Amino acid sequence: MNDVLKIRNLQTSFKIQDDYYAAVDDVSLDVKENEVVAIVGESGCGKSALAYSIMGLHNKAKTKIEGKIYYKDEDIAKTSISRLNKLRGSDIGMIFQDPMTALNPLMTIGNQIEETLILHKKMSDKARKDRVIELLNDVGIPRPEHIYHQYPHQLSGGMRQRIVIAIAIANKPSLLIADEPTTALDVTIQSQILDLMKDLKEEIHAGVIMITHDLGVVAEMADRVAVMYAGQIVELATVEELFDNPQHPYTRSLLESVPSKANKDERLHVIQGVVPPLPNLPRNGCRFKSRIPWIAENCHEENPALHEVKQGHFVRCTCYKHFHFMDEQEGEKQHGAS
Ligand SMILES: Nc1ncnc2c1ncn2[C@@H]1O[C@H](COP(=O)(O)OP(=O)(O)OP(=O)(O)O)[C@@H](O)[C@H]1O
Repeated sequence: MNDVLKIRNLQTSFKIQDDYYAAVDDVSLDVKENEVVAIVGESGCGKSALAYSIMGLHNKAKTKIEGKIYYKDEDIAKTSISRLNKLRGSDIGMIFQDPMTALNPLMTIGNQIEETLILHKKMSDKARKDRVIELLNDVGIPRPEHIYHQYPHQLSGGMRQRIVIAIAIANKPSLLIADEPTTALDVTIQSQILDLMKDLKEEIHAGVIMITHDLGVVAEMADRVAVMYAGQIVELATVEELFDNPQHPYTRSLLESVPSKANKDERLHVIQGVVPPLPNLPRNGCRFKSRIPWIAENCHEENPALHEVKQGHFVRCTCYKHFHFMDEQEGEKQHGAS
């Protein structure tokens, strides 16, 4: 499978007062066609900043982007707005969290989908309308001829998200970026939307970046997972490997803080604290260090790098080798790594 996206040493910094602070720092990541790569992490880790950087949606006057973002073989990190406008909506599709803000409240559903087709493809009016009806069918909208003439506020949240997906896939993109696509929906609708996205991905063979803080969504959708903390990828592995053999203390904390049938009688290991605000992020040493103060200083690397601990499984900082939860005896519950 070919890479549709190759990110190399990406750093995205925002101007706050007179200084720039990196919200995405030294991120390198590949996405192949027909592959779903999930990006997970708590609020403020830099997931959306990463997605917006790929799509070139940041306010250029207040954002500095360094590093490379190759869409196929073209570096789009610093390309022109007109080129990005051409790519977005045709080669690169986007699905945002809140369908109400992603849709234009003043335009009918039919016109909104047609607009994407008009911008990127030459078609007769009849062929365009036929394609819109086909897309509405593809995303499971009942009575598409009727919905074609309706406005977003006349539809439920789940139906609106289907419309957003129809717009994102209208031109059969090679790369789909979905930022919390089901967070605003209730649980039954969530799983319908995830099923729909899986089916559509199979159909158009797109590479997908799925941003989520929901590990259930990751388990259901992802082929590989990148765990982000404080702007950096701290662990990267296939979804099976990440769930079966998590290594980084942050990944282990994320997994241990999710209640499951297996651990229902156990106390959950919740690591205290939050991701610090951008200007206060630690820039030297292990960024997670302050949240695991019981791990000795000399267990952390001075300049933490990503280490390949197993083929395709990368972990940042050597502290993973020494980590245990605060209420565990050291060595009692060590995970695989030595
Ligand atoms: N335009 C901006 N200007 C200044 N700081 C920003 C800007 N956008 C994001 N940030 C900051 O960058 C950091 C990363 O934010 P980001 O929205 O990427 O996190 P996230 O992981 O997507 O969180 P969430 O899950 O809440 O969306 C946060 O500290 C946030 O406050």
